[in-house]
Amino acid sequence: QTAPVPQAPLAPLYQALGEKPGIAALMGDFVDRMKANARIGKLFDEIKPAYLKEQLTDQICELSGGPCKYEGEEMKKSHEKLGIDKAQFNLVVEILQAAMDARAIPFSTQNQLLAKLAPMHRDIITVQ
Ligand code: HEM
Repeated sequence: QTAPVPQAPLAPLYQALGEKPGIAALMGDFVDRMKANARIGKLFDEIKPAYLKEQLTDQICELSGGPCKYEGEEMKKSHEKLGIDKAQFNLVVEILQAAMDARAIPFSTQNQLLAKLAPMHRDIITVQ
């Protein structure tokens, strides 16, 4: 008789987001919504949606305490040529909120994720 192998507890935020499958579904919808948006959609014409969805899934999985490792480009490098301003950043936050609402993710969970993303604005917004 072998003893059960102890498992490290999963992070609450990662679990609340539905773990890797929930995050992948959320990021899939999020990218589709950004591409479909009249104000920012064109910016995404050059990047393969499947690649972006995969990078975002790994990034949010890792950021929320899940067992993933983000291996995409640094935020500064991947956004600096896009000339993103504060209004565009806020619009992306609103689109993410709408995607989370659509999946009935509780507000407390939404706020925890947004709080982790907020500091990234320093690397993403390059136009005042
Ligand atoms: C906290 C907010 C954001 C996060 C976490 C984020 C995350 C990412 C990630 C992980 C990538 C892929 C990097 C790679 O190529 O490996 C990416 C690319 C991209 N992001 Fe963001 N992003 C954010 C905000 C924004 C905003 C506000 C915009 C525009 C309004 C934007 C537009 C883009 C575009 C167009 C690309 C593809 C660039 C290319 O063609 O290579 N992002 N982002």
